[in-house]
Amino acid sequence: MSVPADAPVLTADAMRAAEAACVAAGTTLAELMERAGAAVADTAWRMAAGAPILILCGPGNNGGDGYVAARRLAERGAAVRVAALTDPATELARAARAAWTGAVEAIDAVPSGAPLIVDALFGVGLSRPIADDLAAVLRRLSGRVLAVDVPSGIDSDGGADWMPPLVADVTLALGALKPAHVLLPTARSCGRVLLAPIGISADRAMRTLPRAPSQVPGPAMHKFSRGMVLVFGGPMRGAAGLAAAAALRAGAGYVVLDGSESATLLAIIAESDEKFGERLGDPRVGAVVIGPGFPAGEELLFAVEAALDSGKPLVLDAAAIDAALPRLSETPRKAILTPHEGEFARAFPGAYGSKIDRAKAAATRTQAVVVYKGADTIIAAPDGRVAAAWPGSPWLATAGTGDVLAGACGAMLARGGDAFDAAVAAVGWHIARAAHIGPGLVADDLIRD
Ligand SMILES: NC(=O)C1=CN([C@@H]2O[C@H](COP(=O)(O)OP(=O)(O)OC[C@H]3O[C@@H](n4cnc5c(N)ncnc54)[C@H](OP(=O)(O)O)[C@@H]3O)[C@@H](O)[C@H]2O)[C@H](O)CC1
Ligand SMILES: [K+]
Repeated sequence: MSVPADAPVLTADAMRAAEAACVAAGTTLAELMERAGAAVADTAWRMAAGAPILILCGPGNNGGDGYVAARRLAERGAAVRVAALTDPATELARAARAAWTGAVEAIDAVPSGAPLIVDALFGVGLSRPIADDLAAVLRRLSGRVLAVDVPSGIDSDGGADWMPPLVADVTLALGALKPAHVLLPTARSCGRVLLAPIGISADRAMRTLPRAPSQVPGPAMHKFSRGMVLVFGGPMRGAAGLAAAAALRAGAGYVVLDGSESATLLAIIAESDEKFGERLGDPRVGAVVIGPGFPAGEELLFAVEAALDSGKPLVLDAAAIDAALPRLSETPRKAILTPHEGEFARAFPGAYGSKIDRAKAAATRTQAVVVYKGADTIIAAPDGRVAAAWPGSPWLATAGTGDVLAGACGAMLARGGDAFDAAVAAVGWHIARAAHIGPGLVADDLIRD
């Protein structure tokens, strides 16, 4: 399972708006469908490698893409069969089907599948789960599957958890990725997601993570200008120690761990917490990390209140998120919240819609960047920017990796610059490091060289 880096992600409505803008700029819908069909044909040609291809066409323009692909594949000499659910319901699809000169079989008469099945049944226009009888027919088919735009049967906006009867080996996203490609549970059914640019402009869209940038310090950098991070450690020393070490490993030049007598790395300055308030006033501190290893209680509330009063850029994790919530949006500040599923549900009860919708709502409410963690981590900024981190790294599903991410967010935030960019860089660093370590990863490995 994979998605292209730094690719646009559009909802169905945004897709239609982008399509309309493209048409207004002079490209016809027929041309868009021809480009889409050509991209499907090219991908199918490569996947089939000369073996027979079965194309399943639905009633809408997703089906239209399928008819265009069938015609182009036949023109190249591929062995193509087409099966349709019903007659085309759109003018574009009717024209595409009319241009296909081969036979069109009834889908429920298709016996067993083909080496390559092109799923052009439904795309972003699916309005309800696929009917059981059709689902049963599809489940009987065997062969590798290329899904056109999305695997048929899923809600492309990622709001409903309808699952597709045909799990795709490859999904060819047309014009932009869709939320369902980067959100669970549907992302697991998309296989390798490829993007077919068809002339749709998606500049203001949500995006998938960019490739992790290299962090080579500039020649004039010194330990403080690389960023000084203050980690306020709670009673659970290990978690705060992981966060402090991660801040160093992720590029901070100077890390102070308050509230601990010792630290995981000698380069970390371990201090007792008597002077936490004083250290918050140190102008060199570029970011404060609170939450790792810090259960709810008076001491945490005191630390969070002091940190909020200081106006310093903040990374808040776990119970520190709840402690800060009442005051977060009162004054604009750079802040990154890093809740996992349970912490998000506790902090933002009643949030609804897709994970992207909920992350955006939380960012708006708190006026902070929200890193809504999971295998399908979503990063949302108060100004509407969104980054999707799917598929992340499966090795991160282990204790302590959240503490490491909080520390990495501190490092990126302490460098100065935009809080959303800092969170994106931290999540990218975290995933790249985990992918490099791989099987057997424990959180301590993420902070070892
Ligand atoms: N956006 C672009 O730039 C381009 C998109 N292309 C392709 O077009 C599809 C979207 O096409 P659209 O016609 O809007 O929708 P679909 O093809 O997904 O299908 C909608 C039709 O299916 C019917 N429907 C919906 N749900 C079901 C269901 N569960 N069972 C049966 N039928 C269903 C629906 O009718 P209803 O009125 O019953 O809802 C429609 O008839 C996009 O995904 C791309 O593949 C262009 O080709 C290229 C540019
Ligand atoms: K499809």
